[in-house]
Amino acid sequence: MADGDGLVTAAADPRPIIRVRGLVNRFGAQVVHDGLDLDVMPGEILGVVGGSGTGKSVLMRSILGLRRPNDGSIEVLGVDALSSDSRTRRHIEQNTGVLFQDGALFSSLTVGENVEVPLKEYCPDLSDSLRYELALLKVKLSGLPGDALEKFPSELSGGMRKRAGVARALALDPPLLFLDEPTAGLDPIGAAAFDRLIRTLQQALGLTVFLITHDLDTLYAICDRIAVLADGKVVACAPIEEIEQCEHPWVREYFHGPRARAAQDAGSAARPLNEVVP
Ligand SMILES: Nc1ncnc2c1ncn2[C@@H]1O[C@H](COP(=O)(O)OP(=O)(O)OP(=O)(O)O)[C@@H](O)[C@H]1O
Repeated sequence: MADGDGLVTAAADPRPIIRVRGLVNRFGAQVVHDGLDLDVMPGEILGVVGGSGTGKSVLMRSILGLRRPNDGSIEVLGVDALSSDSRTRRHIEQNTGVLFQDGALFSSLTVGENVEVPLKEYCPDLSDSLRYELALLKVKLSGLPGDALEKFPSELSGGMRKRAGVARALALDPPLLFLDEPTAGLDPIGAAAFDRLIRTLQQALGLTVFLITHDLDTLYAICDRIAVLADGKVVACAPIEEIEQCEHPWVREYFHGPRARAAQDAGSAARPLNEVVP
């Protein structure tokens, strides 16, 4: 987590919670990752950025074990994420929450039932009433009213669906949260509120967050470090103040355009608010 100077202070444990080395992903002749290295430190919000098609989602899918890379190693929470051992896979699945870009809620289930899905799978001994109470707690934690529990995804706004997705991602109290473009499709006010939710949850629950985004406001408002993907690799990984100084052409274009300047101003104004945990 960043302090007022943007230093990573919660990384007292120097062991990364995610460690990627020499990652190679290819689709036919297309090389998406070409020896990519990345460390995600405990307690940080790492923003992952890069041009379209640079492999941000493929990286996330590789880390989550949803895609087997062509080469390289990935450790998550101290275990080999590429292992096919079922206990290892279960350990990672139980300790990671994921919000996919479209929310990926089951449309035929209510919000509450959606949140209960991982609880049913991983905690089958929970009583119905306790499972219901836990689902209600997660829904409220995600900033939704309690009555959202009984609603179907189609009855919610886009922002509420994202919050329902967060509630489900947090169902098992995972220390590690993955978010794929969480503010895409939200209006600026909804996006800022969602940013605040993520920062508040991260601080209150001590989460580590891997956050793919194109949203400059999100990068400035809540990310402790930014990893930039380009040329098949992570070409820079540092707090945003250092990234702004990076000479890579894509970084220069992205972080020094007019939209970046607006986000920078908004970010420095919003930052003190985002440090507050209600
Ligand atoms: N299953 C697949 N089969 C073939 N090509 C794929 C597959 N999945 C991803 N790709 C290709 O890999 C590249 C990286 O895709 P990825 O979705 O990771 O990009 P991204 O950085 O997340 O892009 P965006 O910012 O547009 O979401 C793209 O060129 C994509 O077409």
